[in-house]
Amino acid sequence: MADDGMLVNFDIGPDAFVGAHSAPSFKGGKWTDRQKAKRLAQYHIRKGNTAAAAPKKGDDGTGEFNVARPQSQKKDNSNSNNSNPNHVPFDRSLKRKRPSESSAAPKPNGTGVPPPGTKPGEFVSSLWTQNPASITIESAPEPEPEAQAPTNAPLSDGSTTFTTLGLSPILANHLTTKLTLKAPTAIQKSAIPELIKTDSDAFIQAETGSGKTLTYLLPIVNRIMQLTKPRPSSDTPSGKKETMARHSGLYAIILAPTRELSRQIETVLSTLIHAKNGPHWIVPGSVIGGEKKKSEKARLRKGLNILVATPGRLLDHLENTESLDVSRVRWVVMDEGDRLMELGFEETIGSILAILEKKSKLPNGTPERGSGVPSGEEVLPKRRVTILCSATMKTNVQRLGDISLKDALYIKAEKSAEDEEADNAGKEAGEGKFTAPAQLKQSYAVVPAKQRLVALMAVLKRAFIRQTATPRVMVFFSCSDSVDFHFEVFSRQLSEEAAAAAAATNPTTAVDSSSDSESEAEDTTPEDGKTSKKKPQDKKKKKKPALNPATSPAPTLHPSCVLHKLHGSLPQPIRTAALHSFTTTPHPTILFCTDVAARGLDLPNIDLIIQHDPPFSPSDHLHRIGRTARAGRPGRAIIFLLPGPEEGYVESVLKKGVREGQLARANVDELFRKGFAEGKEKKREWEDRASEWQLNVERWIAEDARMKSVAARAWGSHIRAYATHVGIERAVFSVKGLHYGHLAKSFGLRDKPGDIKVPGGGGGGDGGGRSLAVAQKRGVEDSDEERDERPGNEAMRKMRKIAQGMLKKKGMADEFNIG
Ligand SMILES: Nc1ncnc2c1ncn2[C@@H]1O[C@H](COP(=O)(O)OP(=O)(O)OP(=O)(O)O)[C@@H](O)[C@H]1O
Repeated sequence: MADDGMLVNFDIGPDAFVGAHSAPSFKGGKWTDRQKAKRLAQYHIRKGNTAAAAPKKGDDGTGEFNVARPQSQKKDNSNSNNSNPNHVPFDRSLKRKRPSESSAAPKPNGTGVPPPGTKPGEFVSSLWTQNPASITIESAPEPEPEAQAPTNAPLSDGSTTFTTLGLSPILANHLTTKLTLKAPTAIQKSAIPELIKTDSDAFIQAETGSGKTLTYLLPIVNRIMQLTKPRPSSDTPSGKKETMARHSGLYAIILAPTRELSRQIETVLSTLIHAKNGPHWIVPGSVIGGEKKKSEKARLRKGLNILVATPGRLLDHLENTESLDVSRVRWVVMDEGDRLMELGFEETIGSILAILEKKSKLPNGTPERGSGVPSGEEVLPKRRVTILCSATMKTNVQRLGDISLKDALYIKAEKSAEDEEADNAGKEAGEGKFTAPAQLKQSYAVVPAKQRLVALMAVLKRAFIRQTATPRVMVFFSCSDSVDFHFEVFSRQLSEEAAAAAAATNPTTAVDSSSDSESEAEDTTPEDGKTSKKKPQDKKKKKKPALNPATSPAPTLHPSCVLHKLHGSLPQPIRTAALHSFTTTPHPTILFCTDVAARGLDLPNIDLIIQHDPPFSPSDHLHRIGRTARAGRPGRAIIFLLPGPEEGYVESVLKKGVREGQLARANVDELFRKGFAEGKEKKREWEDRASEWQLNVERWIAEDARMKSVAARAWGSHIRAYATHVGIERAVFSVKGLHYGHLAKSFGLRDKPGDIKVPGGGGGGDGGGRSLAVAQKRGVEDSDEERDERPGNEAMRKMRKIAQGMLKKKGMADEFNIG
């Protein structure tokens, strides 16, 4: 892999080229490269060509020695008055210059022009040169994607109401008045009447953001709330007449793949139950891990009527908690079916269903007295109904359907002919039918590896310029280390902006931006997954020379932007707090996250989704972008692709399942111009501004050992995560095609941190550990504790411990830390 001027850090000792017939000694870098360089030097010494023995830029094709060797110095060497023809006087110019030693600005990458803002002696790879060209033709700037009629919005025909679907007036009234939902969505129209009327299993498939949660919850609540008759004493364990209450029975279990989604479902459920004159006696609850099992057991003992659970935790309680009585369960719902399967819950779900079957007291026909089914429950399904929900119809969902559904109804939203066509196109994407909501405007940008960080800054900045209300942006990364890195970079950016703004408003009492403790700026507190404002009493103003806003990083995001992060390696309380803050803050806000936030989360009013790293499957893509454009609202999504094979993703996935005009290629020049230009600039001054911003980040990282390790770790994890693209996608996302040096720049590193062991990849990959990588990748939703909680995960737990130990010994990241 060419290195394009990215230094490999050969430390050429002062006596490297001194002494006849002795090969120079090389330190650092790869052993093979050192040997190669040594052999070459020996060859030249044998030939008496000592000048050539001295490594210089581009020597031996590795390009590792990026030593700017001014002509004048070469001349001096040749004019040396030392009579020994083999003597090469030590010349420090041969050594990689230190900033203090150099007087002339460097000439990066043969362009002759150092990036603007480069300090004398700084060796910096330019953002704008040596980038691979796009392999697809960039046509004239494409128009922005067209606005299309929403496909997941509430129906506007006027004839369909919640009451006409068969829901009770109490619920219907609550939905329209309290929850301000004007009308049902298309999937609600199709599914709710069926689920109220029949006792059939059902597979519900509908676009992201189309209201699937209410689609299955409303019929369940509607039917349970009809159980209003007090139970006669003959039917109660106590032998006394009882009104319906939490201990009357567990009627429904809802399974969801993540804790966040489970909590969300429980919240929606609570809002329904608390309808005016509603079924307040119904008690919902959850068992999702992340808290002591003891408290969950206590809750189960008290009694719940509807239980939301993650599969592993539920199975655990089914096997170990005696007070959990599932004999009357009428509904089992599996939300986000495809994700449940991707996370390897097939076996767990199979065991859950088997236990439910075994413990069920439901007769196969009409409930009769003495059968264990209390009278008055005739309004409930006569058999256990299983409902499977998914936005996609992948093979694994079909498999889950096979093991869990019997004679199921396949329910989907009625669609126009055009939308049906788009759905069928989605099928070709190799993952079963899927389409994104039509009103979601999608674009892709072909961004070279070196420019990825500045491109993110440009897109974020633009997002805040365009919006009038409170913009909410989600940025998806492939791994948690990358989330952590970008969170640090942009937190610092916001701190600096706030400090510069403070300085501008009150230049005499400028705030020291270098000291977190004394800053009144937005302060990064990664512990709670978000930036936070210091309280006024924390303020300690220092008299400092005024900061000059002009010298602060040129682009600004937004003065009051709040940054959040979310990934599976964060403790649960932090995950919950970050999500809560992200969804409730009145300020413009950004969430840096992994795929842990991709599924099912209903985060209100997301304006823009940025896929900084490509998704790991077409359905991941669909779910990520599906966090915006929900329930008929508008939304935009952009994905960054590297020039080269990655551009193949446009045809193979992005163009599938989109309507005409819904996807456009973003003009990268325009993207940078809009992000970095100030006013109307005739020259490409925005390039200089972008370079300066990048340099500012690079310098900070170079000078801060902690940040350097955060960046290096993120770089390594990013590459390892990239290597987990599977099957058909590997042609498009081949780790062998990655330029590690260029990627290092996008993590603010001037040199690639070293070799990296990447399964199946270049750069010294040993081919080992792929299965672990894939397993860990596929466990993105869960933290380690969650994964370990799953029964049957002993093998995985052991494997992870062994791998962690090995990696620790090698001084590598303790795992790919994806999630
Ligand atoms: N009839 C309706 N009218 C307006 N908004 C609705 C309606 N039904 C549901 N919603 C809202 O739509 C949003 C998305 O709902 P929900 O989370 O159930 O979607 P989903 O189909 O499950 O999406 P995903 O596949 O991404 O999980 C929620 O904010 C919900 O309150």
